[in-house]
Amino acid sequence: MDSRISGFYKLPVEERRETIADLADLSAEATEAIGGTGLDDDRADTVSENVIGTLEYPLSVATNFRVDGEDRLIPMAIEETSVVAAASYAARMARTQGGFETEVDAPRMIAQIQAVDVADPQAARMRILKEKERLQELADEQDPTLVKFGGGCEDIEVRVIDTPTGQMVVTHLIVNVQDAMGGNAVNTMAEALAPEIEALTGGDVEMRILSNLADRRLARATCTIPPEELADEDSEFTGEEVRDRIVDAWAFAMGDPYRAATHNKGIMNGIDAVTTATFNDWRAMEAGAHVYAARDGYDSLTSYEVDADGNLACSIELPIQVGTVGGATGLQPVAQAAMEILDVDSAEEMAGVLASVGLAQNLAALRALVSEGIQQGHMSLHAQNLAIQAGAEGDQIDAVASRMIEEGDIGQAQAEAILEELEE
Ligand SMILES: CC(C)(COP(=O)([O-])OP(=O)([O-])OC[C@H]1O[C@@H](n2cnc3c(N)ncnc32)[C@H](O)[C@@H]1OP(=O)([O-])[O-])[C@@H](O)C(=O)NCCC(=O)NCCSC(=O)C[C@@](C)(O)CC(=O)[O-]
Ligand SMILES: NC(=O)C1=CN([C@@H]2O[C@H](COP(=O)(O)OP(=O)(O)OC[C@H]3O[C@@H](n4cnc5c(N)ncnc54)[C@H](OP(=O)(O)O)[C@@H]3O)[C@@H](O)[C@H]2O)C=CC1
Repeated sequence: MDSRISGFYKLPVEERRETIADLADLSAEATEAIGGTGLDDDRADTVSENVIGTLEYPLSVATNFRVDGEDRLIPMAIEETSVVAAASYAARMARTQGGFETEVDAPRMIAQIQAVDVADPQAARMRILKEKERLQELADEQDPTLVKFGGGCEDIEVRVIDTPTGQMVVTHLIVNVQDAMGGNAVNTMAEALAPEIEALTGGDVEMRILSNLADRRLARATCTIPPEELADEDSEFTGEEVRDRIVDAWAFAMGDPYRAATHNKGIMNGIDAVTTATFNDWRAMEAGAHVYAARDGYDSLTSYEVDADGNLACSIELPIQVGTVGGATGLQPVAQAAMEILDVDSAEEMAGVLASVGLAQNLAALRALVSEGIQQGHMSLHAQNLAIQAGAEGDQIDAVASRMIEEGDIGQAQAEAILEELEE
């Protein structure tokens, strides 16, 4: 399968759908689901509460991705223009040097059991650690399926922490959750172990819940971009200048949390879009990514440097907590189709792809920001939306959008003014 589909975006929607169905060898159900309406009322009513309908997102596919030597089509669901285009652009740059290389930790989640009012916290800690093996066995008994697939509770750690209401003994279950995101699986284990922890500490167990700081489940991706890929003949800057300016952009995010928040938001544009398309829990991903970025003072999740050959060496590291089984992933037919497009064999493989998408997204945004600026690409693609919001219909949409792009003045007021003129 070749994910390099030049000009994919110029095809009509129907033709794009057929191309992807063909390339990804989609099942008849998946193809039908993508062209259909997604969740029906009955299914939606089991996914959430007080349901009154469903909300549609566009389902897009980013092209040009090669990850660990394999071409990939990336399903993305997002309401923001230019994100999918940008990911495809960066993936095109990266594939000139073989694409993205990834390295992913085993899928280990942490569940926390909080004990308060413990008389001697350090002694209680030692008592829990002495019983570690028995506690691990008890945890594993809660999820024989997970154990059967090679997962289960692999370790127990105990921390004594200082808090505004006094010291607490916090037990961490380190659980290999295999292909699951793991939220439900580890929470069940934590709840089952609570009475044991209460007995061992002599305190009160209050909270039993997973931690979204999934720092035992990190994914890393790297890529290398030759300077000539970073600027075309119309660019005001040479490739070397763009490369160096990208390194300065990264340094800005390392030195300033105001910038780092936006820099990392750009990374999550891509990761959240894939997480949403596959009906995974994007709030967990967001929480984990930002707290990981804050571990030594909030800064960038990516890094950039110039390598010995003068190329831009790009990398990312962040926790990825997604599943290919469990949670809500199997409930939404379009999300299942998205999983078929993604075509990953495990949650680990999916984590590597997500890290690559995050890196691509950041690289594309930084390239645009340090050269022509973000508005040219982003606002040109947003122009049609503005035209529609101004009331344009049919042919008027393109007419209003192209006038705004031509005149370099893209905004709601301008769209309304052009439409008024056209209607006179
Ligand atoms: C938008 C582009 C890609 C245009 O860039 P361009 O120079 O017009 O692109 P091109 O015509 O040279 O095409 C290059 C490739 O880009 C893709 N491409 C090109 N156009 C399309 C399209 N319409 N639809 C789908 N794919 C498109 C496509 O893969 C194409 O290859 P081809 O198919 O031609 O062989 C560029 O300007 C860009 O990368 N801009 C960055 C946009 C961005 O990052 N948006 C995110 C939203 S802004 C934000 O929320 C985050 C931010 C920016 O604040 C984060 C931060 O501050 O760090
Ligand atoms: N803070 C947070 O992020 C929280 C998140 N959540 C939610 O948790 C949900 C995810 O929980 P999760 O535990 O993944 O979901 P599930 O419990 O739905 O799925 C996990 C289960 O699937 C079964 N399973 C079958 N095949 C495999 C396999 N190959 N690898 C692993 N497990 C397999 C296992 O056992 P079995 O068949 O016995 O079930 C496992 O326990 C998400 O919906 C998330 O929103 C919940 C609470 C808090």
